[in-house]
Amino acid sequence: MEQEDTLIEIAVSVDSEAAEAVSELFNRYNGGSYAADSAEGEASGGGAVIEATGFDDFGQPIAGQFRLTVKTYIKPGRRGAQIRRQIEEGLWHLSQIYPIPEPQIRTLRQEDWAHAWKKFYKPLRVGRRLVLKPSWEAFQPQPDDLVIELEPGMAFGTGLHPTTRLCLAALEEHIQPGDAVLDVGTGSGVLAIAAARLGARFIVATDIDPLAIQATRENLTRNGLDGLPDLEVDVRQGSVPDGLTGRFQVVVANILAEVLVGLLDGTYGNVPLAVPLATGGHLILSGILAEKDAMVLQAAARHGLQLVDRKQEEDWVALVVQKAT
Ligand SMILES: C[S@@+](CC[C@H](N)C(=O)[O-])C[C@H]1O[C@@H](n2cnc3c(N)ncnc32)[C@H](O)[C@@H]1O
Repeated sequence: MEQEDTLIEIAVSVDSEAAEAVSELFNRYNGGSYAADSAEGEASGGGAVIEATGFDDFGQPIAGQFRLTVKTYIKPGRRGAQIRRQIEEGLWHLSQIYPIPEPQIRTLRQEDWAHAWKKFYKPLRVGRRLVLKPSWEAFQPQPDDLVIELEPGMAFGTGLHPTTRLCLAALEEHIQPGDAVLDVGTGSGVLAIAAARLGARFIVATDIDPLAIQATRENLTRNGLDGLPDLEVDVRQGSVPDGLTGRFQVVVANILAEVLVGLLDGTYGNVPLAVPLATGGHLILSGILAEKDAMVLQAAARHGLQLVDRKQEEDWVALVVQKAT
């Protein structure tokens, strides 16, 4: 019988495509928030955590060594046992479609869990000037470096995932000093902080997950971005914000292809994603598996957005589209 202060970790090492399917499974059965206790006082939630390992000193994946491990953490108890069962069955079904090995299951003390993934996370250079620095690591920046200090907590956005790195590279290319930037699905706030470092002066960061909002607020403070006279950052729970038509020179959304299509068409909220984008502005769409980019591009075209760049890392694609002038 597991103790109350323990968590069950389920970990599966897979390729990028299977990682998306396994993450969806973990989020479906073990999504939500640890704060949202059930009637019996048992928390569920946590969703999926993706760890990537096997990078060289320049942050490039090393052939044969690069691996993705998708993990989820379950509280023991009656509800936890049910979640574990659903996940094990779901993994069995997925293993009929994708090459998925036997899941590694172990019991962790909660304290260990909070720190378990940290050993893989080192300072990481992305693009020309951006450096992602875990808050617990020492790092000596070069004069031109733009350092983003992060403690992602439960939120997505360490920079370990290609989809985040593709967005960071695109932000570096498209943000001009003084721009207004909208970050939909901010996770840890990594892209919003990058936008501030690159010179954006009005930033709105949204996420449907309250844990992401909390992590983003903490990371903004950690990076000294609170209360600056020449910077306004607005962190809101939600999706595409209302009342900001044509306000942003750059909009970024790193979510899955299916969600991006829903956001573009306005079926996942009241405001279609192109509405807050300024005329001539750039929309960066990431989190797209290569075989799904046509679907996202078609949705973008329906809203007057034209492709200006396509970036790819492994199986993941980011599209940069522009609102016609
Ligand atoms: C893949 S993470 C991206 C995090 C971070 N922006 C990055 O690039 O690393 C996607 C985030 O989008 C959020 N999300 C999912 N659907 C959303 C929606 N419809 N509107 C806003 N945020 C959403 C999730 O909660 C999650 O934090």
